[in-house]
Amino acid sequence: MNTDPRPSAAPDFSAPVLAIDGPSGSGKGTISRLVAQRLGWHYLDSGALYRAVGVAAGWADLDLDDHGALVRCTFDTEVGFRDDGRGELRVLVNGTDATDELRTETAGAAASAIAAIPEVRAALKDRQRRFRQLPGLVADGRDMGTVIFPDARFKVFLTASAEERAQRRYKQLNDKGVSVTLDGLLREILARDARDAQRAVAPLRPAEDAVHIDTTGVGIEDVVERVLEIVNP
Ligand SMILES: Nc1ncnc2c1ncn2[C@@H]1O[C@H](COP(=O)(O)OP(=O)(O)OP(=O)(O)O)[C@@H](O)[C@H]1O
Ligand SMILES: Nc1ccn([C@H]2C[C@H](O)[C@@H](COP(=O)(O)O)O2)c(=O)n1
Repeated sequence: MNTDPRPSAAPDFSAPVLAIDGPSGSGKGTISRLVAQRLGWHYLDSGALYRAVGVAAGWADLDLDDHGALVRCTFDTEVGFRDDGRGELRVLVNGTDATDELRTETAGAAASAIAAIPEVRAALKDRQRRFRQLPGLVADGRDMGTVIFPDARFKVFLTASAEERAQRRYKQLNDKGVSVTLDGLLREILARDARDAQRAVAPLRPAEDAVHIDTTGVGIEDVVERVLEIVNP
């Protein structure tokens, strides 16, 4: 998987973009990584950038209400992506591998809160756009098709029922030995959906020209095939 394409380079506007947006647990990350591997394209996990700022803010003991400090933290936080060789993405925050900490629900909730600050979103815009390099980019997030890559050649909006998304997360965390309740996860997912969809700047919503795929009850490989069919009909 191509993860960090010359992060300081300017975007290559000739590179095609596949934007995959959707709510938490809809499978964006899983499907995007597999599709990027199959196409040999670069991959941007935009949520990891917001999560990295959240984690760095936690390390610095910043208050989530102190917007000025969070904006400074966004500019100061270096995020690196590495393929672990088995198709999984490792994320380095200021040089430290923070992948496991990034995937916690606490980091997700912090990211969601920080992502509502317009100056934080503005600070991360160019960083995301620089991932656009040949031969192409698969970008997953909430506003890939609407704000970051509005001219993306392909746009997909993935959904699944909140109950199924909670079940998926429950299984994922249980497999890692993390103790959680299904009810608690469902509540967290609904709260995050509401915050991401109701914020004033770049809210979670499908682009008008996005293809909607409801993945409830659809297996991963079938979703991958449906997405690949959009890119190579
Ligand atoms: N179609 C599917 N069927 C069953 N399980 C799936 C499907 N898609 C993804 N999953 C599983 O659901 C879990 C969550 O998927 P993933 O992390 O890709 O979602 P996400 O939309 O990127 O979530 P987040 O926005 O919180 O990062 C993973 O364990 C993944 O293997
Ligand atoms: N393009 C994006 C990506 C992510 N966010 C925010 C909102 C999410 O709740 C949080 C974590 O993202 P995830 O890793 O779960 O995809 O980050 C956003 O606002 N815009």
